Amino acid sequence: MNIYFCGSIRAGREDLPIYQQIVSVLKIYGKVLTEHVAFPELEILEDALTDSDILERDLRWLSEAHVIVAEVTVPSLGVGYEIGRAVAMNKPVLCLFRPSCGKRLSALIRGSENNRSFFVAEYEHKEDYEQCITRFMNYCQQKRVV
Ligand SMILES: O=c1[nH]c(=O)n([C@H]2C[C@H](O)[C@@H](COP(=O)(O)O)O2)cc1CO
Repeated sequence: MNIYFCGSIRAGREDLPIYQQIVSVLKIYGKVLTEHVAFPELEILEDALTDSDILERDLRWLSEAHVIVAEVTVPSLGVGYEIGRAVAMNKPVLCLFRPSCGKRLSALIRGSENNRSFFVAEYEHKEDYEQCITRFMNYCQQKRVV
């Protein structure tokens, strides 16, 4: 299974340790195409690419992905864009949100929930998102998305 993970980069890296943990959980289920999102030294790697190279590469990976998992607590234009493109490609999306951050999740993300192809899960602890990811992956396998 190809998994596209989204997390904030230019919008702020404060959740990087959580992205690292989520990616290690996702790797149990398949290949994470965007593992770089959880690399601490990411900016150095991506500096070798132009912004249009990054967009072209990421859209290629998005089209190769079977499922999308996005950590949406840090509001990021890039993550929102990726989610919108994934929906337009009819890919299943799981958004993970930490309510204790004190902000409200965008209505455009929360409002997309349909319990069929777009899921929003709230979490506080690692066990919470582990469970959500397991449920999402099992669901996608049952629906033969992958
Ligand atoms: O260098 C990059 N590499 C890259 O893959 N992205 C993609 C993956 C992330 O899920 C998302 C982050 O967007 P933003 O940088 O606007 O927070 O965009 C974004 C950037 C920088 O915008």
